[in-house]
Amino acid sequence: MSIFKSPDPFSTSPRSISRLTRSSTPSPNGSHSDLSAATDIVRPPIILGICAMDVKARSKAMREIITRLVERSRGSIEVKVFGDKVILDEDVENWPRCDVLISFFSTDFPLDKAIQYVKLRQPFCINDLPPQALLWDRRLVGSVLDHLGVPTPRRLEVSRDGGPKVDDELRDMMKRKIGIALGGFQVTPEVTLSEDGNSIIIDGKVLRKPFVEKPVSGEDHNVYIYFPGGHGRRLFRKVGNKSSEIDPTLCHPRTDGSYIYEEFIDVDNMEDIKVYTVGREYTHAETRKSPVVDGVVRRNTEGKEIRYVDSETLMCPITYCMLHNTPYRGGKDVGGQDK
Ligand SMILES: O=P(O)(O)O[C@H]1[C@@H](OP(=O)(O)O)[C@H](OP(=O)(O)O)[C@@H](OP(=O)(O)OP(=O)(O)O)[C@H](OP(=O)(O)O)[C@H]1OP(=O)(O)O
Ligand SMILES: Nc1ncnc2c1ncn2[C@@H]1O[C@H](COP(=O)(O)OP(=O)(O)OP(=O)(O)O)[C@@H](O)[C@H]1O
Repeated sequence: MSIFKSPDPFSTSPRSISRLTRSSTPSPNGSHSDLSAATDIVRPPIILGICAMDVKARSKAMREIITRLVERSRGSIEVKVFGDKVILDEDVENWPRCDVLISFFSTDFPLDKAIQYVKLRQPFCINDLPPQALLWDRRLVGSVLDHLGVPTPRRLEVSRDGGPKVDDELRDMMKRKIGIALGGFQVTPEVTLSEDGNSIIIDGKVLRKPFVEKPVSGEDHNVYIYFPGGHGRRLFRKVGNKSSEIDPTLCHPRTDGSYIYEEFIDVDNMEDIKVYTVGREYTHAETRKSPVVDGVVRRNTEGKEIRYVDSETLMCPITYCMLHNTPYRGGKDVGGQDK
């Protein structure tokens, strides 16, 4: 576990109170000094816990955030990064205590354990943990977006697994928070391809190519795009400088699992927008080339994929509407919204 502390924890901190006291002890020359001592009562710093996998918690971006927080708090915030070993190997009873918690899921992160920790210690949570489980199932994300009135491409679902699983606590929480009833059993629909091979028919509903086929698992990045005429593009988690490849034979949708089929949104300037954080007065998002364009990942000299942040990114229409809680009515095309 690493601990970030202010370089000078006793500097003029907003959490230390200076109090003037009247001395009751005579001074060496026999007189009483009126104001003889200024005593600092230093409150203990707020402990901010970072409970995320090391690849995120110790990333360059997170280090920037933590360093600034610690410097600007001038001793009033102390940061504890839990670290992979503690998170994975220790029982939550042995995890460090904190007043405020930043915790989020990424690959291999034990979300249930982190939820147990929050129940046990009840820190102030910057981001809610239980709803992060919704991101594991694209069907649940779609339902929440529909419920909130966020526009998404038209989609059809093929559930061969009985439908998304939501645990009772999360279901109740979402009902309370936004009034949505999540989950419910889904019968496996009948799926066929039209005679010309250019449309998928799901329970009588038709979706024409080009369409996008996404595994229901949000952690499965093998997204396929089917184009009219019998070819397609397979997307995958970046491997070196590749993020997708053309498949001249990709014609028939997969039948081995559960998938979402989405209308393919064709836009001129195919860019993805990845929104990292949304607050009431602040949002941070980055754009980069969509993997659909050619599957070639452009990297900078540090080896990171090239991305852009500009004022438009910070105030894209969808982000703007979500921030201001107004329905999206703009005409700007967005070639795929990340998460
Ligand atoms: O969703 P997130 O923020 O958790 O990050 C995802 C993924 O984002 P996505 O899901 O939107 O594609 C990141 O791709 P980017 O958004 O940076 O392009 C990828 O970074 P990456 O491959 O190193 O990226 P580059 O080297 O090309 O810059 C990262 O891998 P980690 O290295 O393990 O952090 C993934 O984390 P996980 O899913 O936990 O494995
Ligand atoms: N309906 C769509 N129309 C056009 N392009 C799309 C559509 N849906 C997704 N895409 C493209 O496919 C990419 C992958 O889709 P999506 O983000 O849903 O999958 P993912 O593997 O979970 O990606 P990530 O992990 O980056 O979120 C998107 O970044 C976008 O470029």
